[in-house]
Amino acid sequence: MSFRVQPAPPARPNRCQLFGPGSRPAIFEKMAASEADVINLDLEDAVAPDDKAQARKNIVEAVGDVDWGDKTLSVRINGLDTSYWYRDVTEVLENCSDRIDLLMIPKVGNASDVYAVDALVTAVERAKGRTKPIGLEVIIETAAGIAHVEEIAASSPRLQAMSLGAADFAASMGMQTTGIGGTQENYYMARHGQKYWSDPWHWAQTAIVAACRTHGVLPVDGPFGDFSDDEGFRAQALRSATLGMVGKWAIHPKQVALANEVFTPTEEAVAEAREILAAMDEAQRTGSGAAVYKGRLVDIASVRQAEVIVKQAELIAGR
Ligand SMILES: CC(=O)SCCNC(=O)CCNC(=O)[C@H](O)C(C)(C)COP(=O)(O)OP(=O)(O)OC[C@H]1O[C@@H](n2cnc3c(N)ncnc32)[C@H](O)[C@@H]1OP(=O)(O)O
Ligand SMILES: O=CC(=O)O
Ligand SMILES: [Mg+2]
Repeated sequence: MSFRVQPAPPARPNRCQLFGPGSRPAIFEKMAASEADVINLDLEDAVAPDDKAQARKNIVEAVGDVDWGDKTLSVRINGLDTSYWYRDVTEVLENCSDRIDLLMIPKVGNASDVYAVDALVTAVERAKGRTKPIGLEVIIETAAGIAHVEEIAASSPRLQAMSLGAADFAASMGMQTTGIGGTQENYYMARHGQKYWSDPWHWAQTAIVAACRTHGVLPVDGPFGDFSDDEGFRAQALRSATLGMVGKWAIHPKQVALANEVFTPTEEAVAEAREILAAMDEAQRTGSGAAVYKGRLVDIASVRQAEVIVKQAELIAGR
């Protein structure tokens, strides 16, 4: 094991990130009233080019005027390959209240992309005397982004979270699909006349989780486009949670409860984790490094596993 201690990610719940276009202010209050931990007001792909300027104004107003409660409030800017992004940063940060928490950078390709936004954010903060530091979150949704995922995770002390953006990721990788996340009809193994579907997002998710966990960043699963498919959403979210992701986007309000359910450890899981901790306390008291719990081995690594679940539950309970 490295002598470096794995840094803890930001201690805040991030089970669901609810998105809404900045050009649709009529839904802002509904977003604020939702059960999502994080709200993402969008200036990027959900906003048509002619609406970008008005969307910035809507967002500046709403950041200050809407009661966002204890939610983390994030604004998704446009990508660095556009002419919009610098004005997204300057107009929003020069004019909005301190209630904003994060800027989300889409289509990040390398650490320098984050550096560029960090530099601009830092300049605006100094010029305007903003005392609350703005955090950053990024979307890995290009071939370059996944190729450079670790340097991106290490890129800035402002970086809090990293999401997989399945739609743009599929496009950038040249994947033959128009589905946003979830099972892909043609991604299967065949054996004895049966099809066994596999998960084309798995490798990118694990790369993101490893990079995030190495550098103290929250790994998040992105959008699931078919919002009429609850079962598909739940299956995707369960896989993400099992791999170590902390939450998932909602692109429709009906997905919020599904994400919250999956990324909140169940009472049974928390009770079992506490029992394992108690069993190991007892084992260590009697000088043993291992014990038997419900017929299976538990040891000091089991303590670390159980602590993941207990800490998640405590974080959510303390929200
Ligand atoms: C690939 C990516 O980049 S994903 C991220 C960017 N995409 C987005 O931000 C899209 C976010 N989602 C949306 O814009 C919308 O949910 C849409 C367009 C998908 C569907 O919108 P609608 O046709 O209005 O959906 P629907 O009629 O089912 O809405 C039901 C209710 O939820 C409200 N609602 C819809 N979307 C949202 C939302 N994102 N947040 C909060 N409330 C919402 C509607 O206003 C409606 O409220 P009402 O019952 O009081 O009338
Ligand atoms: O921005 C998100 C995506 O899936 O693309
Ligand atoms: Mg995208």
